Amino acid sequence: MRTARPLLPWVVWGIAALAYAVAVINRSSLSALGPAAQDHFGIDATLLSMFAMIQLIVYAALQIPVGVLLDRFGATSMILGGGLLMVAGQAVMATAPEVSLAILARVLVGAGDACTFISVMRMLPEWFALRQLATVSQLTGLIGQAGQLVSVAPLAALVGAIGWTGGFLGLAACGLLVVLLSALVLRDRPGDGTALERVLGRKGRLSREARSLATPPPTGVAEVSPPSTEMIPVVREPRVRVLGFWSRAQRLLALPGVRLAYWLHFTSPFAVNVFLLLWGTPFLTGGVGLSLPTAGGLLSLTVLSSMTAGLLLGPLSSRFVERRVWIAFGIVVAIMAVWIAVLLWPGTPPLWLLVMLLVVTPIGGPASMISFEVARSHTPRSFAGFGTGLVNTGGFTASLVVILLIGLVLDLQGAGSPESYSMGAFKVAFAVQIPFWLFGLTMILIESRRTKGWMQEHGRSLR
Ligand SMILES: NCCCC[C@H](N)C(=O)NCC(=O)O
Repeated sequence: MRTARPLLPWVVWGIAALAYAVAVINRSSLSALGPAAQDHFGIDATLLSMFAMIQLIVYAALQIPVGVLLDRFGATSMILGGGLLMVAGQAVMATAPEVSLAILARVLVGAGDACTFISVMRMLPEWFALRQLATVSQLTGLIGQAGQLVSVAPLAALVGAIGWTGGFLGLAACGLLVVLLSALVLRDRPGDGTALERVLGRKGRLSREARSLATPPPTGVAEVSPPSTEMIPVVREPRVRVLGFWSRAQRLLALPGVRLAYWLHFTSPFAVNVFLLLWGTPFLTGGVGLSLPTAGGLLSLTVLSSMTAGLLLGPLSSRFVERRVWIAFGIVVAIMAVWIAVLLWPGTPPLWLLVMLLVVTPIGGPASMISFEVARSHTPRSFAGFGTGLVNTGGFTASLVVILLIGLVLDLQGAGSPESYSMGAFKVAFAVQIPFWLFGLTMILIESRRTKGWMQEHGRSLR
């Protein structure tokens, strides 16, 4: 037998990560185009922020259904379906003559985006060895982050140069290109065909001989063919009962390790999401009093910090598997501590403290990737998509609720518009994060104790 190519897992991962980066570009495509969108559709800021909210709600609401479909149809189909939904969404956005169609466009983009990340995460353990998974997951997150950078300046420049319709059609075309690449390259697992091969009904040699990096290389010893089974009576395999949605959910939630992963994801990324998705710039400009360019410069620190942390956390969490929950726990405590220092500082916090805030808060993003490692260790394989989707709802629902609460608390103080923003009002509003951290950290403590007990009871150890 020919030696299978060890490069294929990396090629598959590269295209899957590219598909995720495109999803992030689509997700954040309006982040630098707010004024252009307002101009194009003639809408106010409230309606503009509805675009982001609707997309986030669709994303979070679809995580569990997408997870269920993922277990049924596999990662490649979901990545392709998600990619096509986003292409359709951006094409509608490019040509929509009115705002209701633009909202439909954001729903399509949110739905496509929802299909991508968890499918990529589901594919990784099929191609990589356990010890590589934490690092490859963090690298995937990092590539997604690079997508966020593309969606800011280059997309704004493209739309500036060729106009709204051309810019968004260009984005749709890039998406379509990545869908085609995915159809040619992605395979759910070694031995499976690409989407194209499945349509043609013929599997190429590369697919047939593909091997995961978890499989030891062939020893060179002549392989002996298995004994003939002709004379062995065929014993019918016991029928595997197809579980309904609620039974699957109950089975999953009965596992304390899955609940632990959920609370880790709930607690770690919301502060950075809230800051980057909506309230960071208003806080830095309307609260601290910085100019827009200075606020932008400070915000770019968040990308740098998150990327560095991602590079460090991957190897660290796979080296210290037993301690990975505590690494994430410590990061959340550090984020909460810096925020409390900012909130308690009399008046406007000094620059050094703001820099600390913008360096420490984004580490919650890579820390949240640890929750997917924890989920992987505790979720039965046939539930892996469901489990990943469930865990991924944690951070996004917390982010949504905190974004809304901050707006509400600002409004209640009569400081809900740029003219009335003040540092005092922002401090009170951002304090709504504290109960979320405290609740999440408490749940992590409870579920990690239960997980430990469960593992002892079942004689399991972490892999
Ligand atoms: N390097 C930061 C990665 C953050 C990952 C984030 N918490 C997450 O869960 N992302 C899901 C997604 O769809 O982007």
